[in-house]
Amino acid sequence: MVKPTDRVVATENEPLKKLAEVRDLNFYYSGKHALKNINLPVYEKKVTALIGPSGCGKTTLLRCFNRMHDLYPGNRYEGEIWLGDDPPRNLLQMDPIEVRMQIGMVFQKPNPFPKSIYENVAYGLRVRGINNRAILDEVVERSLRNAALWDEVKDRLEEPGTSLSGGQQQRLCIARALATDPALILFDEPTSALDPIATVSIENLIVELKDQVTILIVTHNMQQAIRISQFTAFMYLGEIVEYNETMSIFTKPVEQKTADYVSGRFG
Ligand SMILES: Nc1ncnc2c1ncn2[C@@H]1O[C@H](COP(=O)(O)OP(=O)(O)OP(=O)(O)O)[C@@H](O)[C@H]1O
Repeated sequence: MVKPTDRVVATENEPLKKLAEVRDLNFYYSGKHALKNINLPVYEKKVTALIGPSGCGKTTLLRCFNRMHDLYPGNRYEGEIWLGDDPPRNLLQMDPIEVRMQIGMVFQKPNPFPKSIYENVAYGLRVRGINNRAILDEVVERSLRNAALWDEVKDRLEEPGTSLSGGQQQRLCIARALATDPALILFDEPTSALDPIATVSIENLIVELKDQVTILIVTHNMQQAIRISQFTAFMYLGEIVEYNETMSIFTKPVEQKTADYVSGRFG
C-alpha cells in the first residue's frame, strides 16, 4: 500500500508546504469503525480531492477536519490532525469552535441562512464581534468578488440569500466561508445539486481560489477531480488505498483497486 507520508512530491518544480496532516486517524460512529489508520498530507494552496465508492468514508474524513462529529454523542476520534506550522496544533485537541473559525465548509446543497445576501457573508465576522460597518462592507465586497458573485448581487445585497439561483446560492456559501479568511475550506460534493452550467462556474471558482486558500474536496465525479485537483486520495472501506498527484492516480495508479475504480470497473 502506498502511504501518503512516504511520498515526496514536488509538482511544477515548486516547493510544497503542508498546511495540514492527518496521522494515524481512526474514527468510530458509536461501535462502527468508519475510518482506519488514515494518513494524509494536505498541501497549502492546492486542491486535494477525496474519491472512492459510496460509503468508503470520504465525508466522514472531511468532517473530522472541522470536528462536525462532535455534534453527535458516541462518536470517537483516535489519532491526530495537525494544522499549520507555527507551531502546529492538533485539531482533535482544540476547542471545536476555534477549529471551525479556521476551517470553512461548503455542503452538497447550498444552505444560505435565512438572512440577506449581505448578512450571510457578514455572519462569521459578526459572530466574532466585528460590527463596524466599514469593515463589514469591505469584507462582504471582497468575499463576494472572490466568489465571483459581486457583479450579480451588488445592487441587491439586502435581498434574502434564498432569492438567488442554486449556483448563486452555492457561490454565496463560498463567499460566507471566505469572509473569515480560513486556512482551509472543505467542500463536500459542492456541485452535486447543481446544473452543468452552475457546476462549471463552481469548478472554475475552486481553481481560482486555490491561489488564496487550501481546499479539500469530496467528489463522486472523477472528471471533476481531474479538472480541479492537484492531489487525490482514493478511499475504500474506510482506508486510503492510494494517494498521489492527481494525474498519477488517474493515469498510472499503483494499486489494482485504484486502477479498477478510476477505469470505472466498480464504484
Ligand atoms: N451517522 C452515522 N452513524 C453510523 N454510521 C455512519 C454515519 N454516517 C456514515 N456512516 C457510515 O460510515 C461509512 C462511511 O460513510 P461516509 O458517508 O463517510 O461515506 P462516503 O464515502 O462519503 O459516501 P457517499 O459517497 O455515499 O456520500 C458508511 O459505512 C456509512 O454507512
